[in-house]
Amino acid sequence: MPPHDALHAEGLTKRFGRRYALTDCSFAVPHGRVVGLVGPNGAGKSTLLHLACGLLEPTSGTLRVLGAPPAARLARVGFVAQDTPVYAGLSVAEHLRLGAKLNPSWDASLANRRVAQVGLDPAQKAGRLSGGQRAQLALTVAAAKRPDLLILDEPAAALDPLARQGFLRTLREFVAELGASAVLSSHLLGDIERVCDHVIVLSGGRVRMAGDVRDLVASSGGSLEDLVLGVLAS
Ligand SMILES: Nc1ncnc2c1ncn2[C@@H]1O[C@H](COP(=O)(O)OP(=O)(O)OP(=O)(O)O)[C@@H](O)[C@H]1O
Repeated sequence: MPPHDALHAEGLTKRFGRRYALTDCSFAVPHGRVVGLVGPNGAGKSTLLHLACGLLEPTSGTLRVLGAPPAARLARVGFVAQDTPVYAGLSVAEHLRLGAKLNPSWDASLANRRVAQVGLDPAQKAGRLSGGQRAQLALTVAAAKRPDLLILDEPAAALDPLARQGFLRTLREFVAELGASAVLSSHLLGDIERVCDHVIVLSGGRVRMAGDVRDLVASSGGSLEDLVLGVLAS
């Protein structure tokens, strides 16, 4: 297990023109955790995730991923964007073949096992999959890289409640099996409470709360949902 924090931010600020998406954010997430990133629309969640996978550069401050700048960690990070991008014209099996070609650390047996587990037809074109099936395919491709950090932007948004539960359970199993960390953004506090052991609450581009879910819940005496809603309302 890498000795570094999965994520470490100090004074992290990102500005788009005159609009601040993130302001002076500082937090640390130890490796091996499933981290929930929550906050209202426009809070800065996607911006933070895009900074973590090197798609954006900070305006000021620093963000380190597995102990290094994000650009140096691309091969060790698996990213599933909000719209779960897949290649519509390629079949499920072709996605796996492409993944194997592009990633030296590709785990074919993990990919095949997972495709069978979630009931994807290898011959089906990705453009014909449902939203939930596309999300499962995108997660499979990201996980088969055997990343040290999985970054998922609202991964369960397109899934029905039963599929969501299954998806979150397999995500936990994945993280344990890979010996990895995961960060996922979600509006669904119940999902976060079920699957995450660490939470970061953003609002207006600032960190309002961050820490271990069990500690936070124990010290507040209520549910995580009550706690987060209280923080966001204050
Ligand atoms: N490329 C961009 N150019 C200009 N402003 C941007 C850009 N990306 C994000 N923003 C602004 O930064 C702020 C944070 O956006 P971000 O997408 O990170 O929020 P979010 O928490 O992911 O929101 P949601 O829950 O709605 O997906 C918003 O005010 C948004 O308008």
